[in-house]
Amino acid sequence: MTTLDFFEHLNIHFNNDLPFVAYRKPNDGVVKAMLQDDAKLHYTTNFKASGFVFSPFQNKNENILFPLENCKTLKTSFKIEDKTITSNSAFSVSETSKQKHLDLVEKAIAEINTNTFKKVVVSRVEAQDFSKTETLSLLQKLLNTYTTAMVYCWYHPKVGLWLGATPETLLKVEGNRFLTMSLAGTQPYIDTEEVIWQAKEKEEQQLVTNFIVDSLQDNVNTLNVGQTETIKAGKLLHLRTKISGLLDPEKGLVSVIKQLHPTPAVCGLPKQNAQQFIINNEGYNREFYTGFLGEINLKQSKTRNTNRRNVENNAYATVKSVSHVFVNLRCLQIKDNQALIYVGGGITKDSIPENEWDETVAKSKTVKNLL
Ligand SMILES: C=C(O[C@@H]1C=C(C(=O)O)C=C[C@H]1O)C(=O)O
Repeated sequence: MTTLDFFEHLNIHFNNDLPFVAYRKPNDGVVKAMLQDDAKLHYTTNFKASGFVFSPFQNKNENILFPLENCKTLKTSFKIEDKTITSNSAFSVSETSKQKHLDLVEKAIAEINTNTFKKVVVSRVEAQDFSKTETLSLLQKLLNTYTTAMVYCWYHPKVGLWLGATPETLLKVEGNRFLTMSLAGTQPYIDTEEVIWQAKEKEEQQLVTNFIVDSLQDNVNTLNVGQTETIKAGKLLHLRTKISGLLDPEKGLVSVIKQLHPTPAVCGLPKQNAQQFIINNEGYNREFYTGFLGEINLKQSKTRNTNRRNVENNAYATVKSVSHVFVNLRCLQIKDNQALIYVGGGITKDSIPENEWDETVAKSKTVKNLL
C-alpha cells in the first residue's frame, strides 16, 4: 500500500471515530496500523490474545487490547522526508509550574532521606493549544524525526488520543527469547555520544538494572546482562543496559510484564512506596504516560532457507510468537484542543532540583519541537 493510501485509510477511520493504532518500531522501514472495526473496548488480563496492548501506569487489569481478529491491518514502507528537528522558538514555561516541580523534587529528596524509598520518578504535565485535525500530520512529523524510537498514534473514542516517540523497550519476546532494558540517566546530546556520566546518573541507572535482574531471576530460565552503553534519543542521551535470556514457557509473557511494570526507570524503588508517593504528590493522573504499549503474540513465520529450490528445507519453516511492548514516554495526549505533554525524571538522594527541572524541559522538547 502506498503511504498516501495508508494515511487516507487512517484518516477515514479516524473521521468515523473508530479505534486505531498506527506505529513504527525502532529502525524499521515499515509503518503498520490496526484499525478496529467497531468502538468496543476490549481488555486483556492474561496477555494470551494477539493484538496491540495499551496499558496505564496504574490499574494493572485495565490493559486495553485491539484484538487482531477484530482489526483490519495496514502496512506501508515509509520514506523519511526530512529529519531536521525544527526547533521552533524559545518555549515559555510558567514560573508556577516550575516552582511546583521544584517543590515536588524537594519533597521527593526529603522522603528519600527518611528511607521510604531510594529512587522515585516524578513527573508533570504541560498543556499547549493543539487542534485534533493536526493529529495525523503530527504523526508523520514524529515518523520523519525519530527513526530509532517506537513512534505511534493510538486512538479509542472511549479512552483518548495519544502520540509518542519512545526510546524504551519494556519487553521484547520472540519464541522463548526475551529482551528488556534498563534505561535511565539523562543528559543533553551536544554533537557527541562520547560523554562522561556522573555518579548520580550511574547509580540511578544501576538501581534499575538491579531491580530488573532481581525481579526476573526466579521467573525466567536464563538471564544475561549486557554492557552499559550511551544511547541517543532525539536530542538526549541515556544510559542503557540490555538484559536478555530465555523465558520460562510455563510462566510466559504475563508474569514477566507484571514483574517489570512499572520499573524504577519510571516509578521508583521499592516500587510500592514510590508509586504511592507519586499518586499522593504529583497532583495529576498519569493515565497512560509511563504505562506501556505494543504488539503482543503476533505470529511471525521464518523459513530457515529462502532458496525456493530447496523445498525440503522450507518444510522447516517455523512460526514464532512475537511480542514487543514499549514504555510510554516522550508522549502526549490530545484532549479538548490541547496537547498535554508528559515529562518526568528519576530522583535520588543526590538530585539537584534545578537540574531535574531542566531535564524535564529538555525531554518536553522531543514532542514540543514538532507541535
Ligand atoms: C520518565 C521519563 O524518562 C525516564 C527517566 C529517565 C531519567 O530519569 O533519566 C530516563 C529515561 C526514562 O527511563 C520521561 O521521559 O518522562
